[in-house]
Amino acid sequence: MDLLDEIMLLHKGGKLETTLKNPIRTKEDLSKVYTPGVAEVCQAIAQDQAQAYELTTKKNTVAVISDGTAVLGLGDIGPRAAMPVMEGKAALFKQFANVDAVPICLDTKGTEEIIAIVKALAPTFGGINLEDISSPRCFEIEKRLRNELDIPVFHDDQHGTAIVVLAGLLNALKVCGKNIKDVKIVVNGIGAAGISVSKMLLHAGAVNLIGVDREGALNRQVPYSRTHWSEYARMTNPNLEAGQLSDVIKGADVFIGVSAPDVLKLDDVLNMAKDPIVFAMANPMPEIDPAIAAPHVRVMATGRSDYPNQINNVLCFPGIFRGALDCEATDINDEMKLAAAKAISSVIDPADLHETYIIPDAFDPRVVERIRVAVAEAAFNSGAARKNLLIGANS
Ligand SMILES: NC(=O)C1=CN([C@@H]2O[C@H](COP(=O)(O)OP(=O)(O)OC[C@H]3O[C@@H](n4cnc5c(N)ncnc54)[C@H](O)[C@@H]3O)[C@@H](O)[C@H]2O)C=CC1
Ligand SMILES: CC(=O)C(=O)O
Ligand SMILES: [Mg+2]
Repeated sequence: MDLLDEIMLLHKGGKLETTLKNPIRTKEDLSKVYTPGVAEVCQAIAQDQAQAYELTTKKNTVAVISDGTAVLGLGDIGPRAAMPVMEGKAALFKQFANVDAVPICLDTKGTEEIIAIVKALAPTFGGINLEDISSPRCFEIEKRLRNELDIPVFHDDQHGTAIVVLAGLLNALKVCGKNIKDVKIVVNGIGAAGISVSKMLLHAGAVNLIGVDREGALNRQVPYSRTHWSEYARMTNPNLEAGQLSDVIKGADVFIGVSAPDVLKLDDVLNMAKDPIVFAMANPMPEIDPAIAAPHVRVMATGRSDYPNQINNVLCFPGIFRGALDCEATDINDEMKLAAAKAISSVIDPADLHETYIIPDAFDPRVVERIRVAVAEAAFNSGAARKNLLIGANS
């Protein structure tokens, strides 16, 4: 069987199923889990809504919601075609963090309709993981849902990606003996991931950061019809560099690609500063083939599992939701995101840091546990936790 056949077979009938915690074998069992017994449980929740966390799957369940408009780097392939990715995210939630996740693909691209649907679904869930919703609609959708719901709403492509990039970059810079304040960083693809990654790096001390999209480097002297680009240009490119990727990449210490396949050329890499760092993160095909770039860079990373240094939000979303669910968080705020980034980079002992080991493996069990504890603590300290995980008491 070749690899493609194997992959198709793994997806036959989907990747998930529902299992029962307790078997239903007798009439007596039936009368307890279903009517009439269940009515008592419903009444308890009706009288005290917080009991939903104790008596339903809400406590441990996240919705993975997409409209299929920015699926990996495949673009707007629609809700049915997006489903294998959302099932995959749900499988990873369960595998790595024992979070039960329900994949939901919506047949609408309407911002207001998506907001209304997610709000209506929210009572079932302890958190909402938005996935592969294209920019700029994803910004408004997430902002409104965060404001209007009392459970965490997290757009994975924005924040999960940014958290893992920051974790990986801090370690890669250590390997190269460089400081985030001094380096020139080029981010290619100023969409959901690119904007969030840039904001997080600026927050962590980056200064000379330049964003590039299809039309070239974003520059505050250019009027953009897309307001998110105008806002972005105001925060970045302090030296007002202009031109295409091949122009602004000159002398850059760091390239971060969250855009499209094969847009970074070997000549671009050769024009970067000494000891360059390249994170080519477009999925499934990166901005440059690692086989081409790796011999010429100090640190090479991709979003894929089949190369060293996998910079992928899979390192973040299971742990961040594990922590958020365990403390019954109302939000995933900036403090929790920064705590998650630091927790990921801390998994690697500085003595073990190496060009091909700047980020822990997704299978490293320390990743989820460190994120969980750090995030729950940050949630408690910033007022976003209903429970203090460390002492198990209500806040
Ligand atoms: N490794 C990881 O963990 C993650 C990787 N990604 C990858 O990043 C890419 C973008 O994802 P999103 O930000 O969610 O999508 P998005 O649709 O919100 O943004 C993509 C941006 O890239 C720009 N772009 C497309 N082709 C370009 C080119 N040739 N040159 C410069 N810019 C170009 C688009 O104009 C858009 O602004 C995808 O390939 C996705 O797989 C996204 C999230 C996580
Ligand atoms: C990894 C991921 O979420 C993406 O490529 O969209
Ligand atoms: Mg995604």
